[in-house]
Amino acid sequence: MADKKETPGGRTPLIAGNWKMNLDHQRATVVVQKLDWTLKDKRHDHDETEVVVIPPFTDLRSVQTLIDGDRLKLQLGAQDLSPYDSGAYTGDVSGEFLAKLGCAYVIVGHSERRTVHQETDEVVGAKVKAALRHELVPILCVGEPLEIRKDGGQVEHIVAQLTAALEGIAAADVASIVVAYEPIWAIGTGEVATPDDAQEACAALRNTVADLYSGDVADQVRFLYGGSVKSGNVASIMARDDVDGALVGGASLDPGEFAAICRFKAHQGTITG
Ligand SMILES: O=C[C@H](O)COP(=O)(O)O
Repeated sequence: MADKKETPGGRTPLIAGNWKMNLDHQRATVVVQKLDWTLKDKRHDHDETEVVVIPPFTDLRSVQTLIDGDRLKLQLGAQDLSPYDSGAYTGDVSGEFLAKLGCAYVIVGHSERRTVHQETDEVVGAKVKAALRHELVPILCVGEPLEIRKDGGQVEHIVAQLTAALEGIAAADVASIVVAYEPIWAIGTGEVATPDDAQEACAALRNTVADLYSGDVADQVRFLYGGSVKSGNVASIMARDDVDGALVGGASLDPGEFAAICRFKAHQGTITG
């Protein structure tokens, strides 16, 4: 099996834990400490597989203090940001503020934002640009609902979402972004996509970037799979050529389980499919 670092873009695998609206700032520090201890105990190499924790906004300061104070190698991310940089936008949080809090990543266009908060492709595109303005790496989410999957329209749907979000973004910026394929029917349902489903989607998305941008940009972009990822299924999904990581929801709330997901390479010798 090819080491992901040997891919043409030299892409480092990325495992990101999106806590969604779970764990307050007091519980956050306990979970992050346990995660760090577990990874250290397993001698996890953060240069080999990057690990990102993405807590709610109100936890960021506490987690940042822990990461900085104890020099943890975990990366910090936020779950959303404002398309605007400052001003009269009640309830919004600026990319500048997130960068100052030590965030390296920010999720943009999660399906829960698109559906619950009616975020359009236009808003998602503006948020990608806002993230890039503040040197945050956007984790841009795309994914189809069940009815589109049943009709076989999943690739067309996610390619359209990606194309819309990348409009007006320069090649140099695109190379640094992360795209997460999250089929909506697999989120929080326990119904994980097959490795073939994940590969089909990530390959189609990479081909879309290759069509839009010349050179080796498409080889540099990292594509994640998200949707009911667990320690028992991550290795077979990560084994596919165009899948560079995972965006984990529910399973990231348990530091032992999330650490086991981050250690997917340890399971790859035992997978069959
Ligand atoms: O952002 C994470 C995804 O929505 C996946 O959530 P899940 O692992 O709970 O299915």
